[in-house]
Parts: sequence; C-alpha cells; structure tokens
Amino acid sequence: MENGAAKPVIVAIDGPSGTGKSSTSKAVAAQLGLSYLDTGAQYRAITWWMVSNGIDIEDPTAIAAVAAKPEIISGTDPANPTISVDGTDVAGPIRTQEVTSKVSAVSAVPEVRARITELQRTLATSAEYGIVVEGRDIGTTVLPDADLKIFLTASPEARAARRSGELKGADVNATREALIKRDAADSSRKTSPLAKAGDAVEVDTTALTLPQVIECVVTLVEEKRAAK
Ligand SMILES: Nc1ncnc2c1ncn2[C@@H]1O[C@H](COP(=O)(O)OP(=O)(O)OP(=O)(O)O)[C@@H](O)[C@H]1O
Ligand SMILES: Nc1ccn([C@H]2C[C@H](O)[C@@H](COP(=O)(O)O)O2)c(=O)n1
Repeated sequence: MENGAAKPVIVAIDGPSGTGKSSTSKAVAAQLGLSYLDTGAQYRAITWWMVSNGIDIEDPTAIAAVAAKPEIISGTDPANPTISVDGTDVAGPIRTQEVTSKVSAVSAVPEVRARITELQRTLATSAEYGIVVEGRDIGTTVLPDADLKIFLTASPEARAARRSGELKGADVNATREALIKRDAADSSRKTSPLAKAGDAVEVDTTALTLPQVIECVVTLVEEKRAAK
C-alpha cells in the first residue's frame, strides 16, 4: 500500500468481547499500511504483572499504589504485534483464564487507566502513517478526536460460538455466561466504561463473515482518508 503524503489517520474500534475487534483491526491496519494497537493486551499485561507480584486483585488501593511500576511495551506492527512487561514477552501468559477472569477488576482502577491511557495516546500520536486502536473506551476517552470511530457488536450467541471454536470445544453456554459477565463489569465501571461514542459507526457483525467486516471498515477508512 502506497501511503504517499497522506496525513496520518486515526481509527478507534471499540466493542464488547468477541465482536471481532482484534481480527478486524489487525487486518484493516495491515491492508492500509497503518500501525495497530491492542489495548486489551495492555490491560491484560498489567493484570499479569499484578498477579505475578502477589498484589491483591480485590484491593483497588493496593493496585493503585503499584500501577506505575511495570514497564509495558507494545509493538504496533499488525503483522507481528508484541507485548512485553519489564522486558519479558507476555503474549502467551496474558491469555490465560486466570488473567481473563481478573482483568476487569484491575482495569477498573482509575490509576491503572490513567497510566495505560497515557501509553496509548503516546503510541497513537507517534504513528507515522496512522493507527488502528482497538479496545473499550478508545472513541469515548482515549482518542475522542479520532478520524473514524467504529463500534462493533454481535449477539452473545455468535460471540460465544466464535470463542468456543477458538478455545477448541469449550462449553458454549459457559463461554457465553463468562462473556456477558465480563461485558457487564466493563460497562458498569465508573472510569471510562465500555461504551459507544456518540459519533461512532455501529457495525453488527452477527451475520457477517470476518472478510465482510474487514471490507466494510476498510471502505469507511478510505472514505475518511479521501476527505482529509
Ligand atoms: N465476523 C466474524 N465471523 C466469524 N468469526 C469471527 C468474526 N469476527 C471475528 N471472528 C472470530 O471470533 C474470535 C474472536 O475475535 P476477536 O479476538 O477479533 O474479537 P475481540 O472483539 O477482539 O475479542 P476480545 O475483546 O475478547 O479480545 C476469533 O476467533 C475470530 O477469528
Ligand atoms: N480499552 C480497553 C481495553 C480493554 N479493557 C479491559 C476490559 C477487558 O475485559 C480486558 C481485556 O480486553 P480484551 O483482550 O478481551 O480485548 O481489558 C479496557 O478496560 N479498556
């Protein structure tokens, strides 16, 4: 993809778990020559650090006191996104069930959000050609001036079926309940909850294939770029 003298384009993609944010964002960024940032991986990384260092996840004060300690580095190449904590590659460990079950509690702590939001803004503003940033509060809080905001949705059944396929035969009902529980926690926290920005384009992916969603978002980005 030739970027020429195009101005950097900032794309925010938010939505609940399993709606296709990561798959879509990575593919769109790769296709359009943009950087890519998985902000969920950053919250998972700080959660992994808290767990590894014996911090009580039920104690927001204890979490807040050490929120500035871990050095979290995200690699933003969509062909090879990376995440490290204090120099250790944590791409695998952050996907464990233990981290998944604790990440909502850690990410609800305001000091954690302030720390991670600052990292996200720094990466977004330094992306030479632009960036696709995916998460829960990107359009509302992290990058309210993004050129394009997308809010992906899908039915809980579709999302659970996708995740169960990924987890090789995990029980669909249990997966569905876990997704709903995490979305409820992420949507109800006080500080920058999961929410659709007023100016976001909502895309319901329930009946769409992944290539269809990617094509839809690529078209929306190209329209924005042409208008810049
Ligand atoms: N439109 C789609 N149709 C079918 N499967 C899809 C679609 N979009 C994504 N998937 C699949 O669903 C699974 C979850 O997708 P993905 O990880 O991109 O979601 P997510 O919104 O980033 O989830 P999370 O927020 O939990 O990280 C993946 O296995 C992905 O390949
Ligand atoms: N912008 C964000 C991104 C993620 N989180 C929290 C809430 C999620 O449950 C968790 C893991 O995200 P995932 O890897 O499933 O996309 O991280 C958030 O609060 N804000």
